[in-house]
Amino acid sequence: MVLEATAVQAPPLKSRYEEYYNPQLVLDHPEFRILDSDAPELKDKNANVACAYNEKHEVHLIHKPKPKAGPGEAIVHVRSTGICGSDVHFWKHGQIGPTMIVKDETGSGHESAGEIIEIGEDVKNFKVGDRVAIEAGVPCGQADCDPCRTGRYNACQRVVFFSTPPYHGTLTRFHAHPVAWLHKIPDHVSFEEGSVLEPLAVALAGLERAGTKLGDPVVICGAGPIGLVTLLAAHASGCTPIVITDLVASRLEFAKKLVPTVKTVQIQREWKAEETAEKIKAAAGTGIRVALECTGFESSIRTAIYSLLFGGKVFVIGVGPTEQSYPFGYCSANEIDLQFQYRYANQYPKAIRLVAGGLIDLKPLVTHRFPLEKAVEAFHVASDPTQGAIKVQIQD
Ligand SMILES: NC(=O)c1ccc[n+]([C@@H]2O[C@H](COP(=O)([O-])OP(=O)(O)OC[C@H]3O[C@@H](n4cnc5c(N)ncnc54)[C@H](O)[C@@H]3O)[C@@H](O)[C@H]2O)c1
Ligand SMILES: OC[C@H](O)C(O)[C@@H](O)CO
Ligand SMILES: [Zn+2]
Ligand SMILES: [Zn+2]
Repeated sequence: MVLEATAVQAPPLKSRYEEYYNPQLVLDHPEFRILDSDAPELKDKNANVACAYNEKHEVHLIHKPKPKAGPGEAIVHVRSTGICGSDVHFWKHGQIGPTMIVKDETGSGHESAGEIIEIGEDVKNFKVGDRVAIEAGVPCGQADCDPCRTGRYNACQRVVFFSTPPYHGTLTRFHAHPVAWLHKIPDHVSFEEGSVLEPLAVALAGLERAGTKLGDPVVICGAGPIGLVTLLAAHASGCTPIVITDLVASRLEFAKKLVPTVKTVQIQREWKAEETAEKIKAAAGTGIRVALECTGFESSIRTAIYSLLFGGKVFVIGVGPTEQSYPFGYCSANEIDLQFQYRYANQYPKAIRLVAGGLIDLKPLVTHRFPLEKAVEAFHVASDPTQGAIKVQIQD
């Protein structure tokens, strides 16, 4: 089985996606409906049921037109989708940053895997029945786009990132996707694992760019889904010792079950950053070379800075408030590097090899499963901290 992504051709133009994925066009489509819990479409396995949120902070099931495969595309029957913190954020707060604003009905979901049920013209390397993970960001691939030309396609300004407004998501029964951005998964990797490849891609992009090496002492700040996949990846890549922090004891217990050798520090809000850093260093038994920051909060980034050895690095995967302040004098006197991650590029083939090869086990991260018809319930569980969910999945 070939696990590398196929050669990337310029994908169809953005307008191609607006036909099915622009919320306003979907809303105006004669087949669009918001579905009640007893809607007949919920019993019809051929109906394109999806889950969407709107600017009134409602989340509900909708019926969308079923897409047809265009040239270079496949229709994927989406079998497993994980709910990401950003899905919950778009639902509850309607916006991420200045440009990603929920209007009308916006379909959710970008952590998906499924089975190809139809292929379009000019598709050579994929066939009906192939099991695939969906890379949700489709960059433009055009010659005038520097990020696309230089392989840093996560910076493409024309990207169609499914589930980020104005595009509908992959939490839908049938999804049309360019095959250049589908990745075959072997039979022994489940659809569920295929969908968790997406947050794993975030962590792998972080580790690659952070330049962690075998035997590096690291701290992971935050034991949410992103911190936990980062933990799995850091452990698999030979970082040691590894410390993980969180405010919540149950998240640290979860981390300990995943990687029993990890050291944990439960942070108290009243601790100063320098004080917390001392506890991290004590748990590690050494200063830290790389802090993998997975919360985005200033207090955590400040703590990460103070935990480092001379020449160490804070690598910020977390997304936080727009303006933050850091101890310049300390960073300057200690040659601290500060680096950031925006989504990922070129990580899916590697993620699939790591999971297929048994180096990273994503299965324990899935704590809750719901059928597509119960997607709204799934969103409520994912957004309620008392439920103890790590990865909530919607399966079909
Ligand atoms: N860079 C990217 O491309 C990218 C992609 C996906 C997610 N993210 C970001 O990664 C971050 C983590 O995502 P997630 O889904 O795991 O979120 P999450 O909210 O589920 O997890 C964050 C965890 O951090 C803990 N936390 C909060 N403040 C803390 C502190 N001061 N010290 C230690 N722990 C603290 C919380 O208790 C929680 O368990 C988010 O900011 C998210 O937006 C970034
Ligand atoms: O996993 C990818 C992230 O969730 C996205 O970048 C999202 O936060 C905004 O589009
Ligand atoms: Zn996400
Ligand atoms: Zn581009």
